[in-house]
Amino acid sequence: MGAVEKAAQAVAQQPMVALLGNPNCGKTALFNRLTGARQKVANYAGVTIERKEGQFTSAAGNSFRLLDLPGAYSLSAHTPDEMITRDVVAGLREGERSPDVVVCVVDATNLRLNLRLVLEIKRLGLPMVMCLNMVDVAKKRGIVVDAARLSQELGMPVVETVAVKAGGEKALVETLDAMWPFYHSQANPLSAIDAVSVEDTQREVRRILSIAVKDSDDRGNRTEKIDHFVLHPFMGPIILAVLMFCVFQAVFSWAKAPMDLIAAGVADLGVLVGNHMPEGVLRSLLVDGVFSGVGAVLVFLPQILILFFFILVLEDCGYLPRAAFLLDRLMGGVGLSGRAFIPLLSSFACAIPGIMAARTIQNPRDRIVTIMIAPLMTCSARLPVYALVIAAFIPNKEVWGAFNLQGLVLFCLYFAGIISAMAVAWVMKRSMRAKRNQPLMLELPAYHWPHMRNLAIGLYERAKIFLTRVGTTILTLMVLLWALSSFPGAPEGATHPAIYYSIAGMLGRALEFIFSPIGFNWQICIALVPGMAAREVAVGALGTVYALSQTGEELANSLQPVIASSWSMATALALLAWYVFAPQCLSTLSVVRRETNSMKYPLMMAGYMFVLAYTATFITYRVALALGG
Ligand SMILES: Nc1nc2c(ncn2[C@@H]2O[C@H](COP(=O)(O)OP(=O)(O)OP(=O)(O)O)[C@@H](O)[C@H]2O)c(=O)[nH]1
Ligand SMILES: [Mg+2]
Repeated sequence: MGAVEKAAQAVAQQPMVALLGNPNCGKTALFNRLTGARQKVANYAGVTIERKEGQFTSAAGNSFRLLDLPGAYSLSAHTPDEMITRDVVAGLREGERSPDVVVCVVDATNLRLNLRLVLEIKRLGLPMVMCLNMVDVAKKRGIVVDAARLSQELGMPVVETVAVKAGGEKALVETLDAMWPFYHSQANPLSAIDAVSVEDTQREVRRILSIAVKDSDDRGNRTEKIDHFVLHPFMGPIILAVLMFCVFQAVFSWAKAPMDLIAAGVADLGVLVGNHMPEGVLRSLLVDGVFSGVGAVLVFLPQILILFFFILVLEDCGYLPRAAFLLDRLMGGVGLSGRAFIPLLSSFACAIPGIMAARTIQNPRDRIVTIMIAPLMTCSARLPVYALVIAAFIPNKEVWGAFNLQGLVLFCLYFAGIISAMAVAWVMKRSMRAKRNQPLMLELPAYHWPHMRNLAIGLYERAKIFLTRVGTTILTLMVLLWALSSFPGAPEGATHPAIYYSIAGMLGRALEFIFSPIGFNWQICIALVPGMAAREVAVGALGTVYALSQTGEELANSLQPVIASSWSMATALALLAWYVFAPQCLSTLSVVRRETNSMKYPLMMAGYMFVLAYTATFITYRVALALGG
């Protein structure tokens, strides 16, 4: 047996601990604390949608496998993510036994709701520990839980934890050590759970609460006070709009300095390399391909991080489900369920997690519609394209005294995406002749200050994803594009720059045929092709294409002035309109295929988005031309 196989076998023999509980009770926070993982933690229900596995070793030297699962209100699952949880604990997953011990995590401030699941899981007959998580919050609110009494009544160890504090997991680990070694027992069949009626379970919950919990609860007094404003029918939407607006303003005004710094750094490096290398193919590859191309994308890191800083803060403090609540009427009007809000919001990062998060939607039609419109939400890969064109064409000036015009245009582009998504949803729902939606049932979590650690993890992950993309996909594509744009060289007596005669140039000129009616020149057409693998590559590609199109030494390392002087305003606006819809992200289409298990939906998606993009761009271009752009 090889060393790798031996290690794998050793892991397989470790006892398996599963974290189970209602949504938003802190399972993932606990998982991260125990295993050192960096899974997403946020203050709303339905963050975790997949089974995640990790490992940890206790102070006593015992090793465990740890499972993080999607939150569930009950084991009679209603949504695809709850089904994962149910199947894992009941040992119904192929090739996987039921866990050796179930750690049932409960939110100590909300035992009334949480205990029901504990009692349900108990009937599975597996060894169990109950984790009273968030005891820090409970204590502050004057909720006194008698853990010893609870343990007596439930017939299982009960420990207190604070998943967001270092050392807050200690009691749990000690208890698991005390239970060592584990002997595997098979879970009772799920029918054992249904044998007891919901009413009986509720009665038992009330009985236990009356014995073990003293609740001088001014429950969420602060939360109620804040919600008085935030959920106010008139003030609420205004607060939401102002918040969103400020975010986009900040994306432009705060990012300027760090962006200039990165741009200058990349430019200096390019010049340095250029000056120290002999004229030739390798120099062109580095200067025109790598520095102009990759550098053009890299400068957008600060803007992406600023945008996500705000999203993460809103996520962690508990505002997001409120926004879903405020928008439920609007979304209901077009036939979307309020549940679609979180998946759609995730799509601002990237449509892929958004499409996967649609698993939390119960109604299959609602789920499909949500998946189909998710790519219309502006993903972060589009931000570089928007930012580049805006910076080159929209003057950086104040309007109406306070607003920055560039931020305003960016806000409008995001808004255009949202509005068209709503329109498409409306059309799709009509054509499906679906019934009216069920009302939104959403738990509104208590507000709390964002945890620095969650923010740091979130930003770190974002930066890592972006930099990895720059270093792998984007770099590879840039080198490939550089090669296609450099060979074959210019013929004798050429009147255009060499790229015009290259393979990429020929391709661009062929595509120009389709795209010139909507204002795209052949350089833009070249950039659209690698943009299908990763949208932001379009920016890098323009960087390389224009670097190779330049003649002489004025070779600008910064793309922005070049496009500002060579495109018309109409072309710039047309490109922005194109990217609002941009049907061109292959990985999104392949995820849609996987999630819907059919080719029909990805094909439909590509088709409707292309038509929409072409039409919108055509109109934008023609109108802009007519107005003298
Ligand atoms: N104050 C306090 N906050 C906590 C504690 N545990 C978790 N949180 C916060 O509670 C929120 C929810 O945490 P998650 O770990 O995402 O919850 P989850 O159970 O994984 O949620 P789902 O994946 O949606 O089922 C986050 O904002 C955490 O920072 C705790 O012990 N004390
Ligand atoms: Mg989770």
